[in-house]
Amino acid sequence: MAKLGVNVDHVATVRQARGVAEPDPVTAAALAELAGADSITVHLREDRRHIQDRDVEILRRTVKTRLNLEMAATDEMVGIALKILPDCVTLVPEKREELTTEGGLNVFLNRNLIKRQADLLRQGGVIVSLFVDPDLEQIKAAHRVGADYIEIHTGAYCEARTNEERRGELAKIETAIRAGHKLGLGVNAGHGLNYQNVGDVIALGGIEEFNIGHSIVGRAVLVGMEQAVRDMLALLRRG
Ligand SMILES: CC(=O)[C@@H](O)[C@H](O)COP(=O)(O)O
Ligand SMILES: NCC(=O)COP(=O)(O)O
Repeated sequence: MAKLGVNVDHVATVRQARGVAEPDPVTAAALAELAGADSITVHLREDRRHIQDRDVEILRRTVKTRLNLEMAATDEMVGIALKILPDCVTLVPEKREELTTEGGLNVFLNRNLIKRQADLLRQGGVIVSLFVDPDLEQIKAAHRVGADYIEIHTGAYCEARTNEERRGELAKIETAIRAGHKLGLGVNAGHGLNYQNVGDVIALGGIEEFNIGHSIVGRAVLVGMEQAVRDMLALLRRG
């Protein structure tokens, strides 16, 4: 059965909207774990628009499952990760003006930089995952720079407007899963997944862990964090 990593970024988004102390993503992470989450993900953005350094520091001490830190491949972020030592770092592309992560890392083009950062993280005992589009050139490059995992960006599938487009994106994800396994990489997936669209990706098989945030936090606002996580876990288990 695929595992569920719960991304609590958007609990912090609500907090930052008022610049106050609540709701606390640390509490949300604890509730997600109580409901059965297999890991907790946070994205420490360079602009600190939601998750703050303080959140990551406390989560490192409180998360009982695994902490996955999403971050840009910069010297500042690698320095923070080597101080905090999350279980896993997922390197992601970042643009200041984007609403959310648009597209995967260009590992092929930035292979020297990414290899240097990945080597430093791995020497520090941190598992390294690269957030990539379902694109064979990028997956091969991820293998060449020594990544342990890829996380397949499912955004294009989630945003597909027609059934034909959706089927095409799903086929790309399936090919990417098989290519990752062939190269000996662990394969995770995430971005834009919700209670309606996750089933078809689960059905492909071969995904070790799904990282899901916005839709779970959105549902949690209405039904509570534990219920929202349990609802998503039920879909994964039905798989
Ligand atoms: C990398 C990714 O797909 C997301 O998990 C990421 O966290 C998106 O950033 P926002 O949480 O800021 O939308
Ligand atoms: N890496 C994907 C992630 O952590 C969650 O993305 P989303 O569900 O918030 O779109």
